[in-house]
Amino acid sequence: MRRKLVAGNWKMNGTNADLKEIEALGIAWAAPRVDIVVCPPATLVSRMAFALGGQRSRVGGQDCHAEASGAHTGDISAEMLKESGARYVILGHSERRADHHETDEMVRAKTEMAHKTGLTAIVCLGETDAQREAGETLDIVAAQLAGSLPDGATGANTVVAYEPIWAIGTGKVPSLEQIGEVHEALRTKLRERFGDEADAIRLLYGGSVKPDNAAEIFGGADVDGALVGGASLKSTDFSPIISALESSL
Ligand SMILES: O=C(CO)COP(=O)(O)O
Repeated sequence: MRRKLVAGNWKMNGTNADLKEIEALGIAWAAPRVDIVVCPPATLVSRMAFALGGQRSRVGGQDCHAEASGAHTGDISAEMLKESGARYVILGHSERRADHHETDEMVRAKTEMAHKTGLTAIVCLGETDAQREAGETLDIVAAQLAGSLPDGATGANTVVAYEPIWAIGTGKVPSLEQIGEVHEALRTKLRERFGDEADAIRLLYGGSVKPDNAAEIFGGADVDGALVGGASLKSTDFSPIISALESSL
């Protein structure tokens, strides 16, 4: 049985003062039946892990380099994240694919490094508006999945997040049928490649998940949770999303 997971992606938001949002999650943060992860900017990973004490598995980074160390100014290694207390890392987010020209091949190399380091990779993929309009969604996400995941992906080291680009930060959300169709296609591809282990890999939905639509999304077929952007920044928004996931069990 896959454990449900809700992950918050703070993107380039958050300073020390915002750690109070994590403390304010209080009871929701203690949700015993679902996994909760927050991925703050790299500058806050260590402080957030410290603030959470023994609950370190609940912090993640937003990117890591494919190499262990070296002359890569401005980059951060998987080991650095891990040492700072992170146990997860988001890889291949569409904003990095767009802003930093990350290809599937680069995402796969980063994911391999995350695995080698012992981090669970949250690998993101999703189509653009134009690709959906052109009826290419399933082909696009299948190609991204094949290209971005290295061999050896397991339920313990990999989470896949389906994030349609047109739904990110727009308030637009695909229908449950549209999410279900993509998740089903992804699950089939995972089974073809990883056999029984595929059933342990969690599939998250991401893109404009809010307190008022979370319960409906979590009721969708093969939705193991969500990757939440804007609504993960405030405890008053994130907390009801966590509760909605718990209530879906
Ligand atoms: O990109 C996202 C999470 O990684 C989704 O962002 P929003 O929830 O702000 O749409």
